[in-house]
Amino acid sequence: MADERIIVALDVRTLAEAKALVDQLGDSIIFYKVGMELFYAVGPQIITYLKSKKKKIFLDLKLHDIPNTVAEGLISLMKLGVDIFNVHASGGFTMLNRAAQRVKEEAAKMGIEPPKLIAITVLTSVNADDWAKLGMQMPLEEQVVRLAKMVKEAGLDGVVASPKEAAKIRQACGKDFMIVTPGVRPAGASADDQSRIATPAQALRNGASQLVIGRPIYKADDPRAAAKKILAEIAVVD
Ligand SMILES: O=C(O)c1cc(=O)[nH]c(=O)n1[C@@H]1O[C@H](COP(=O)(O)O)[C@@H](O)[C@H]1O
Repeated sequence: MADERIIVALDVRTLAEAKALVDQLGDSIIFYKVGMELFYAVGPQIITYLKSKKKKIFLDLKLHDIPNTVAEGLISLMKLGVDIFNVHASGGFTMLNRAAQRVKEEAAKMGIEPPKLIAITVLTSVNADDWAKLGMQMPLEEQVVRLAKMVKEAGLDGVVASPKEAAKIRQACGKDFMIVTPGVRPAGASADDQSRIATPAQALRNGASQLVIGRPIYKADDPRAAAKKILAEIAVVD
């Protein structure tokens, strides 16, 4: 059984490259994230393709708009048949709450399980300097936890945060709350544009439920070997 705690980011721009990566990774990976780069280029056909391969899908389009636009946008995306999708928590409680309610309502009408709706707290690329320039008074970690609690209260299933904040979120939001962490780097790997990072094993030990990993796998000389190494690293973590 493939380990569903690893979600591979399909951050490529063509269907051909996406298919090649999925083929290369084979049965070792079941969960894929489709983000802006790929979805804006190829559209829903990537979702149809992944479903034909029996893969699970996190559609990462990070919706951020007024409540009605986000809620109705999510309904359009839900009809594609995805497992997880996301919005920005900074859109506010009213937007989050309306989104969560509409998704559940529409899923009940469609007779399906609602996809998991999660919200980005503070992007994993944001560093101390970015944070100061945004004029934020509260320490970044405290703000992430505060947003996570608001997301839970609004009725969503979980958050996207960095592995650095996962332990405090887990403590504040309980064991069933999803904590999806990008910003994951195997020891010695380049951080690229990520700021708040941890290794795969550390992220899980901190309380992450799922890890999103892109470049350390798809940019590796041998993506399958890179994925297997990460899977072996986390196999010993409950
Ligand atoms: O929502 C996301 O998935 C996301 C949120 C966040 O705070 N940071 C973040 O890196 N991501 C996504 O996670 C992936 C990380 O990719 P790598 O840095 O290549 O492992 C990218 O596709 C990002 O768009």
